[in-house]
Amino acid sequence: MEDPLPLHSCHVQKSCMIINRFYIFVHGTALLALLYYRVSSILEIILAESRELPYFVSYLLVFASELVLSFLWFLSISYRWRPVSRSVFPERLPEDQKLPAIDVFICTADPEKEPSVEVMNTVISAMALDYPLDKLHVYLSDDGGSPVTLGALREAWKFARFWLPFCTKYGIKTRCPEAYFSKDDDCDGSLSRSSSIEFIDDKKEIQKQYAVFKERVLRIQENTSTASKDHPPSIELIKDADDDRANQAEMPLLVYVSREKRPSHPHRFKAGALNVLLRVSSMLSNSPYILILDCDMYCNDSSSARQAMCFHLDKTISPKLAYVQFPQKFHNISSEDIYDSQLRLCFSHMWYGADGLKGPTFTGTCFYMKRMALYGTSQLQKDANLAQLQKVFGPSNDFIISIYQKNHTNGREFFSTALKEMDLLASCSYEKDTEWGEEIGFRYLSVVEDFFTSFMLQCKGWTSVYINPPKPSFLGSATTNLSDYLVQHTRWYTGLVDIVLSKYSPLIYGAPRMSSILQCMYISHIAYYFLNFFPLWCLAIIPQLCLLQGIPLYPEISNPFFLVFVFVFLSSNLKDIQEVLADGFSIRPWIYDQRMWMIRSVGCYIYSFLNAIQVKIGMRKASFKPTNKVADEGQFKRYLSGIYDFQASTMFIAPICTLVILNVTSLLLGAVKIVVTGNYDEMFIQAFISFFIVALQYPVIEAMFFRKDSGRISESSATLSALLAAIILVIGSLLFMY
Ligand SMILES: O=c1ccn([C@@H]2O[C@H](COP(=O)(O)OP(=O)(O)O[C@H]3O[C@H](CO)[C@@H](O)[C@H](O)[C@H]3O)[C@@H](O)[C@H]2O)c(=O)[nH]1
Ligand SMILES: [Mn+2]
Repeated sequence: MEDPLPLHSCHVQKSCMIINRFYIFVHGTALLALLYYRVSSILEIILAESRELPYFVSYLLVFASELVLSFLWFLSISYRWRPVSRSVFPERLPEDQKLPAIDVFICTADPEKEPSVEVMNTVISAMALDYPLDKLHVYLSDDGGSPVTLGALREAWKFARFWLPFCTKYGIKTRCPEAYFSKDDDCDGSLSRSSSIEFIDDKKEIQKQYAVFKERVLRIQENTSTASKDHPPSIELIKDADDDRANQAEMPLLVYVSREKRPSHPHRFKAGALNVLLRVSSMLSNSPYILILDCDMYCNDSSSARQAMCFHLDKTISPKLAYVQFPQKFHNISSEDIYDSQLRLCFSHMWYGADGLKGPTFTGTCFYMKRMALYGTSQLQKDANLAQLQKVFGPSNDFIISIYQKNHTNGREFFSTALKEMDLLASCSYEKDTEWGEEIGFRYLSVVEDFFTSFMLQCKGWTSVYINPPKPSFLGSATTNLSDYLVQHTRWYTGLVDIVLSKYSPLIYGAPRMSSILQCMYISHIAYYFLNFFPLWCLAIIPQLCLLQGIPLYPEISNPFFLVFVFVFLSSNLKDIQEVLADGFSIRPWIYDQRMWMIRSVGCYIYSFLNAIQVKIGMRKASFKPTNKVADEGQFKRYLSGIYDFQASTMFIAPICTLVILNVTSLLLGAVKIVVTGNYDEMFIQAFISFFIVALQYPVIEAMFFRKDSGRISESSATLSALLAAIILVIGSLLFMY
């Protein structure tokens, strides 16, 4: 028999790969020369009789900074080595009856930070995925146990009863109602033109229904109490009041799940919620594949499920394939994107690179997961007896049976009989003394459950793929103000440092278990990225203090090694610039990224490190405060017009302000000193570092001294930072005098 046509194809990004490898070779050689220069100079200093301690320590700190940066650069080789991109051919999939069922898991936690209208848009867009309706099941996890969310979900169901047929009738592509109506484009929908009069009438009608739906949800939100941390489990099948079975077959299953929460029990944040959904859904639909979505990530292209199946149904790769990751894209990104809210490097470079290895990590949302991958395989040995299985999976026999049952059940009919079991599965004591969160399900060790769980899966030999179709499959809301952005990044990196400080530190735990060393380097590059805080703090203080003292730390212009330093600086920045240009941007995103990298490194990364240490010694508990999804109007306006908004807590603003003030001072005084002494040959690089920092962070200077609007840096933060900078300068100078 002829081989069936392939469902997908994979192309190596050839030109990109050649440029990358050439760069790796050249930049790597230059780095070796630089390190050689440092090591030999250090030996010279040690051998010299008249070495001074402060000078020697400064030299060592600068060298250590260069080592850390080189180490991180070395790890980044992994995702530059073999970038690939993929295409799919969903038209070659088997007919609908042969497609496997899909469960969609959507998590929400707090209706105040996550407005219900937005969450329901995500739910409706998932119900409207282009997939056989009897094979699509949507579960909404409400961690707040809020009547607002439940009430809104009932309204969403009522609206979806009209919305789904409308989408199918006219072949609508954008099936998130809010996105569809705000586009105001009548061309969406393959059938919208041919029957235009009828279409216009129907569209008007459905738009009216949508307005009614929105108003009702807003009213519920106004009148009811919100999130609680102490409530019993509550699981509800959403259906029509008159329970008209015939009609309901035209709708996907929709289930509301609010797991039990008690202040005395750890609830493990999103990972805990997802594990409850895994168990509850196993009683109703037990689909072999699961789409996981954050509450703000609506389905923008209804064909993503079929696209994902092109990989999961490919017999050559599917036995080892754990998930298909789509990029996280956002509907609220401005053309400038000054905070790099879209995580450009991640989704337009790193994930392609990881896909060319053993696959990217999943990012918590927008991925189609194989259920069995989360149940582990070693736990399911054929000879395991019930007692052993209960130790792993918990006391529910029905759940254990579901693991071995491949076909999914008809959830609607089973609902009332399964309700008691589901309450047990959603109770907060269910996981006690089991392997949930350790060996099976989403792992609990870290608040970046996505990164850690996928790392664990990869250590067990699972692979993944990344697909980035031209039309964004999912769209969410990105953080568009500095405050939310910094809080979010601090949470992510705290989670990553937790992993680095545990026995699962990727270089130690991953290296012997992962099948490719490059894959382990890719994981490590993400996990150890927080180390940037060290070189960025050192290089923003030490060369500057030495500049003021007239102590050179870098080769003089006439020294051949001067060129090595210049080359390393230029080549790493030119590579970044080449990447932004290749992505079709101007050079500005490069400047924004550098700026944010510095701000994050001296703020978020060091706090993450300190937080994680506090967690480790028991001084603090892990926390996951959901990101705010309601934008402040003024802040969002400033973001749209490319103006930084520094209304963030002093804790986050002070580090960068302190360093900027320090660099302005050292640049001015240093320049005077160079002019007076004429010693520019030896001091050039140090003066340049100060200049570079000041130029790059000019918006910070502007916001401290020249701006009057509410996005400026508050006087108190600026004063505190000036004081800190003065302290560093005075103490630094005193140390050198000793
Ligand atoms: O106790 C919790 C906390 C959060 N969530 C949900 O988790 C999702 C992600 O939370 P969000 O506040 O949006 O965090 P982000 O930092 O934006 O999320 C990114 O980072 C997380 C890991 O830190 C991943 O889980 C997410 O998928 C990824 O989008 C949201 O739907 C929340 O409702 C819960 O269900 N329970
Ligand atoms: Mn989010």
